[in-house]
Order: sequence, then C-alpha cells, then structure tokens
Amino acid sequence: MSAELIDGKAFAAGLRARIAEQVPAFRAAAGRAPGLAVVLVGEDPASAVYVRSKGRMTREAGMESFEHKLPADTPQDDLVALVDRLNADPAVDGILVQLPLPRHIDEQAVLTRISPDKDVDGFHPVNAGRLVTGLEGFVPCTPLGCLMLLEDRLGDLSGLDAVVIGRSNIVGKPMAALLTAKSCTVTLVHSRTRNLPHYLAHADIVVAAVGRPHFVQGDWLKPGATVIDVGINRTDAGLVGDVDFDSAASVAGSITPVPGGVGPMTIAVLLRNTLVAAHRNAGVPLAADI
Ligand SMILES: NC(=O)C1=CN([C@@H]2O[C@H](COP(=O)(O)OP(=O)(O)OC[C@H]3O[C@@H](n4cnc5c(N)ncnc54)[C@H](OP(=O)(O)O)[C@@H]3O)[C@@H](O)[C@H]2O)C=CC1
Ligand SMILES: Nc1nc(=O)c2c([nH]1)NC[C@@H]1CN(c3ccc(C(=O)N[C@@H](CCC(=O)O)C(=O)O)cc3)C=[N+]21
Ligand SMILES: [Mg+2]
Repeated sequence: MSAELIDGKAFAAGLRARIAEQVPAFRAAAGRAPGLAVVLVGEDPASAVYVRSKGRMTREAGMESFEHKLPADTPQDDLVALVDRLNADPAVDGILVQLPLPRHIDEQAVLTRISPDKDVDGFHPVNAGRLVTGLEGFVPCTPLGCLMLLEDRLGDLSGLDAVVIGRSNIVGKPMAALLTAKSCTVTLVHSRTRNLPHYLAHADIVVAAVGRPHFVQGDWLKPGATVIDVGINRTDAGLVGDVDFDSAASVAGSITPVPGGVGPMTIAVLLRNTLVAAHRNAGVPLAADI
C-alpha cells in the first residue's frame, strides 16, 4: 500500500470536541441544551446500534437526546403524529427518523413532514433545494462529512475532476451538489453508466456510494487520486466498503478506511447540524463556524 490513510475516526473525534466546546455558550444564552430527537421504528439490529451510538455521542457533546422507539407495525399516521409533536416541541432542535422505515410506511410522507428548520439530516426537499440553489439550510451529514475530509486533505478543491458513484438522495446527489459548489468538475455515475472506468481514469477525487462490497478496483483509478469510500457492507469477512481497499490503496494518493472513515464523520456532522439548528431556532448567533 502506498496511499495515505484518511483517518475519519480521528477527524470526527476532533469535530465532536469542537462542538462540545460551543455548547456551554448556547446553554448560557438560551437557558437550555441543544436537543436532538431520534426516532427508530422496528428492531433492525444495525439501526439499533447506530441509534445507540448517536444518543451516547449527543450526550457526550453536552446536548440532550430524546430517543423514541416504536414497534415495527406502528401505523404511518402514528409516526406522522409523533413528528408533528417533535416539530412543536421547543426543547427539540433536530429530528432524525432512522432509515430504512418498514415497508408499509411511505418514507417521503414522513421525511417531508419534518420541519425544514429541524431537518438535521437535510433530507427534506426544501433543504435539498436550498443546497442546489446555494441558500443556507441543512446539508445531509454523510456528504458534508466527506467534503470536510476532502478539504482537510486537499485544501481548495477548485478545478479538480471529481467522480461521484451513486445518485441517491442521501449521498450521491447532495455530494455532487456540494462538489459543484466548490468548483469541482463533477461527473455523477450510476448503474446505467456505460464504461465507468473511463470516467474514473480522469478523477482527482472519487466518492464511492454504491452499496456493493469491493466494487471500485485499483486499476480504474488515476494514480494519486483521493478516494472516499462511503460504503458500509456487512460481509462474512466483517464490515467492508464499496472500494476494493487493497488494490485501490496501491494506486490512490489517499483513501478512507472502512470502518474508521466516513461512518464516524456522519454522526459528528449530525451533532454539528444539531448545534447549528439550536442556534438558528433560538435566535442565538454562533460564535464561530464549525
Ligand atoms: N458511512 C455512512 O455514514 C453511510 C453509508 N452509507 C452506505 O453507502 C452506500 C450507498 O448508500 P445509498 O446511497 O443510500 O445507496 P442506494 O442503494 O440508495 O444507491 C446506490 C447507488 O449506486 C448505484 N449503483 C448500483 N450498482 C452500481 C453499479 N454496478 N455501477 C454503478 N453504480 C451503481 C445505484 O444506481 P441506480 O440509481 O441506477 O440504481 C445508486 O444510484 C451503502 O453501502 C450504504 O450502506 C449510506 C449512508 C451513510
Ligand atoms: N435518517 C438517517 N440518517 C442517517 O444518517 C442514516 C440513516 N438514517 N440510516 C442508516 C445510514 C447509515 N449511517 C451510518 C452512520 C454511522 C456509521 C458508522 O459510525 N460506522 C462506523 C462503524 C460502525 C459499525 O461497526 O457498525 C465506521 O464506519 O467506522 C455508519 C453508517 C447513517 N445513516
Ligand atoms: Mg418504504
């Protein structure tokens, strides 16, 4: 391996520490802690693990965590009613409804019910619109975390060629919008793309959000490329990314590992978005950009 490792776990710990430093000033000005509500429907074990670690890190940052666990057969109307109560609750600054939801629930109906001012996931169409328009809003945590790692590694991204693999609303599309805003030349590829290696051969930056273990091959990459692996795939060999790490690490300039790369950034950015939401909702200016 010749690539440098991008230590997302360490960067995320630093980001959480910077967030925790700002919480006392918010408490003093607003007379309360920033609050994050997390809603989990059903008993998916992986989701339960994420929700637990979100709750722990929220409390460690000095914020209040409100956890709502509902049975898998909860009617959609009951979930919507809970979202309405959280929208109206002044102690709640951010609302996260853990995905995926059970099949009988219309995900968009629930996500569009969350107040855009409390939408710390950035999944509401109003926030998606703000992102592509360049207006202040909430940016989805995973792509914003990837951008932070890229800027930390590369500095100014202007003029770089970036390829984003995957076009989901939660990762690929907002990632492409963020890189466009940073003046990269962005190519968004997906399952219908013909000759995907052709595009990767020119990419200074590759963000892989495919959902297929070991998908991206080292010999597709431009030597020295910066590779961000968003994938979280549970295999018999453990947790692996969407990038074939061993072959990619012999060609790339830098690469994120899985685990320990993008995943921890997602949770740290969630706390960052919650602190920003708290300041906006309480009308208290933030001392510094985080
Ligand atoms: N680290 C973290 O914090 C997070 C990790 N993840 C992980 O990131 C990965 C992606 O998640 P998500 O965006 O939600 O996934 P989706 O399944 O919603 O999207 C996957 C995308 O990959 C594309 N794709 C699938 N197969 C191919 C292929 N053979 N060639 C090119 N493109 C392909 C799909 O194309 P098409 O649109 O044509 O179907 C689609 O756009 C998953 O592993 C997920 O677990 C997700 C969120 C957070
Ligand atoms: N409303 C909503 N918002 C989300 O942001 C959201 C979601 N639903 N549903 C599921 C996906 C996935 N996701 C991850 C968060 C942290 C890690 C993470 O911390 N991963 C660790 C390892 C964790 C492990 O070992 O299982 C790592 O990569 O190092 C991974 C994935 C957030 N998501
Ligand atoms: Mg569904």
